[in-house]
Amino acid sequence: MALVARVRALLLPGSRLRGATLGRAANGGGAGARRALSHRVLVEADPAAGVAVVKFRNPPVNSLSLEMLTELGICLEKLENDKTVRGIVLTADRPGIFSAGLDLTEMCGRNPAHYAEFWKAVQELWLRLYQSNMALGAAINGTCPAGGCLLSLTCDYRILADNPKYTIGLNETQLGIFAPFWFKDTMVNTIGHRATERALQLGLLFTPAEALQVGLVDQVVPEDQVQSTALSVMSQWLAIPDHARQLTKTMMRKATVDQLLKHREADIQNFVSFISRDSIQKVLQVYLQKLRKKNH
Ligand SMILES: CC/C=C\C/C=C\C/C=C\C=C\CC(=O)SCCNC(=O)CCNC(=O)[C@H](O)C(C)(C)COP(=O)(O)OP(=O)(O)OC[C@H]1O[C@@H](n2cnc3c(N)ncnc32)[C@H](O)[C@@H]1OP(=O)(O)O
Repeated sequence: MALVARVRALLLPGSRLRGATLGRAANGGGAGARRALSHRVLVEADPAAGVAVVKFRNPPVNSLSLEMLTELGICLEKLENDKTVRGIVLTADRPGIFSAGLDLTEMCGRNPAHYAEFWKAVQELWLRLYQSNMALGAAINGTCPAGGCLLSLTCDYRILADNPKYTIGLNETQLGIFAPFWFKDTMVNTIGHRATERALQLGLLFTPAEALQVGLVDQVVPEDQVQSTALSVMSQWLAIPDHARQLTKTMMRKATVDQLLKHREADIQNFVSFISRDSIQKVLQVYLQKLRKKNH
């Protein structure tokens, strides 16, 4: 079975994500709040507020594996088709790690067809998020490197927990790889050209105070207030008539989106040929081994 079909089938019975009615939330959420589960993503929807909180739960580090990318994409697609939802907050189900970024095991020791499939899924999730008609907020309740940072940058605003361990940035060069043009463009659109150039060349991971200063996040708040702040900021975004906000968002992002749409196939081929190089495979394997050694 194709991965997308398999993941669709995994979505739990009774979930609104399968088209059925969601159960009432067992705890938390306002009156009428609904909860839906898939394996790697938990959705808590509050129709009265028009908001869904999408929680990553892909242990141990919420890495963006092919299955996680696919599942997240399907959840977002369902929410976009749900007329009761106008805004989405992305967060980690458990505080500590928002997302460790792209799953390195998807980029190591596989074949070119796998790399192409994986990169296509990364592109698709970015396109879905960056072009979303929803208001999107990131409640960043954990460390947020590379692909995790990219996810948050696709949102309309970012709230980061005030914990010096929770660094955020596109650190690809520190691994010996580099951020492709559309990662770079997404960051430029948030913090500007010069700050992006410095951040990308040095592979910087910013502390909360630094991230706030450079404009990578909009607010830094105590750890236990990240989600509530993200929800309260969401109400400001949802106070604007949807059509006006959406047209403005499209206008701001269209040129960036069009660049990837125009070069999508070439971008996949570039990724496959870069990641397949022996030297790059070696670098990634050493990086992964270092991460693993820590624990053994
Ligand atoms: C067209 C374009 C052409 C060319 C462009 C070229 C290249 C661009 C391509 C790729 C872009 C990639 C972007 C990315 O996202 S790369 C991923 C970058 N991520 C990181 O650097 C983070 C790495 N992880 C960490 O720093 C830490 O794990 C942590 C701070 C997130 C959490 O620390 P902990 O101490 O809590 O946990 P660990 O013990 O370190 O990890 C537990 C477990 O998880 C494994 N793991 C960690 N991160 C990843 C990951 N990203 N992918 C896969 N697996 C990961 C780690 O190895 C441990 O495994 P074991 O349990 O020991 O087996």
